[in-house]
Amino acid sequence: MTPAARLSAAIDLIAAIDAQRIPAAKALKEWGTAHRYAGSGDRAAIAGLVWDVLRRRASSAFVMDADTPRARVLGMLKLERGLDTEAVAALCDGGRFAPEPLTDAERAALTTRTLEGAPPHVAGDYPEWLDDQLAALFGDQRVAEAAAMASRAPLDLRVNTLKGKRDKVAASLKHLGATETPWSPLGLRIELGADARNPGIQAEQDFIKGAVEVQDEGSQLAALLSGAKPGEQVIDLCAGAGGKTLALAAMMQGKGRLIATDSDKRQLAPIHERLSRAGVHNAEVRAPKGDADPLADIKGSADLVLVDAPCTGTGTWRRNPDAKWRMRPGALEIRLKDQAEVLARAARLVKPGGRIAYVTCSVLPAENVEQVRAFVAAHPDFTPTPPAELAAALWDKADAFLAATWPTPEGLLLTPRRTRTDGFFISVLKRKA
Ligand SMILES: C[S@@+](CC[C@H](N)C(=O)[O-])C[C@H]1O[C@@H](n2cnc3c(N)ncnc32)[C@H](O)[C@@H]1O
Repeated sequence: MTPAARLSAAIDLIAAIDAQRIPAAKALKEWGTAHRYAGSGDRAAIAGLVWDVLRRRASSAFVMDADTPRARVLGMLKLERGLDTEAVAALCDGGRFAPEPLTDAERAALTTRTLEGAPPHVAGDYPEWLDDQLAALFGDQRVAEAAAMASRAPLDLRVNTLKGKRDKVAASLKHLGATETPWSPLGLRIELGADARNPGIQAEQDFIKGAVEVQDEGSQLAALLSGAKPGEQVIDLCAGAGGKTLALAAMMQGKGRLIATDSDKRQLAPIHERLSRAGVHNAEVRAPKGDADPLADIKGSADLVLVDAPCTGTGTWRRNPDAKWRMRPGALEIRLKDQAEVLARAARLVKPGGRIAYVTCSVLPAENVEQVRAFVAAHPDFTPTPPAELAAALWDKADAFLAATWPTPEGLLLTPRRTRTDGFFISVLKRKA
């Protein structure tokens, strides 16, 4: 397919997503099935265009002074891809399979309009109803923070110290452009291009033999700051597919007891294969069966309970720009209730002197600082660890890391703009001995 034909396909896909109100991933899959002649390069390029439009949905429409699928695609080419008017016109030449030629109004918008005068939620590309919360947290910086949350994310990897060393894995993944991440001592980063092509990490020997896992650096840091140690009893209460379970296991060096559970046994499905590939032998996966509590035998004995809480996922918008436009206020209310419940459950599992690591991949204060404040008010035997003490886990990088984050007495907030990670909130709550 020509670049112009790919652009036409992206416009059609954006129209279909609008009209059918379906997730972008589903629309892309259906398009692929209906257009089997399109090669993998075409599909990746078209997916890249669609994801970029979703990143810049509001600002692209604003800059074109029109909110149609075509306007959003053209506006994205200007704002996200940096194309000038002539370059856009060259793609829209009206040829076979190409978009219609630019109108005078489109030409004028592409040439003269900017984001000046756009309201913050438009310039920052986020739903208007979240503006109060983002303003309360970031103030005047919310547009810059949100713009970083809308940018493309790299592919981050965590080296599994049960199977490999970072320098060795970095050397063997050099052909993919892997470099060290800024903070995590175990992180490697591969920058991705505009098309949505995965560099094929799953086919690498290091991945197959379990020396490396896909994990955003923010998620790696959340596990690291929990301070899991060899010999401890550690419970991963919201283990899901096990991303943090694997990181905790490596920190425990195979010593101690690691229990992974989740309220939804389907979420746990991939964990077994991942634990086995990573060479973890001290983890027990407890899937829920009916109404029975899979942790009924544990009361006040855990050194560490990790609550990787169900959340709105605002911190991962850069990996899933579709999600932010699909998010509704009701979803936040449900998450807040779930978070309070999981925290209360964690409190019953922790031993005196033990700790809860509360983690969300959201930047919203209601899910983070406010949730911790409410928990501590109801559980006065728990105290949040001061930010500097948390950051100390990063040794020589501790000061720079602390300065990069958004610290509060309740915990540390990481954001794409500040730490170049997904957005994460990390609080470690110590129980009185
Ligand atoms: C952020 S995801 C976990 C991601 C996972 N820890 C990882 O690092 O790959 C949150 C998980 O919490 C689970 N969950 C939701 N409500 C829960 C509850 N009340 N108790 C335990 N788990 C819950 C969800 O099923 C989901 O798998």
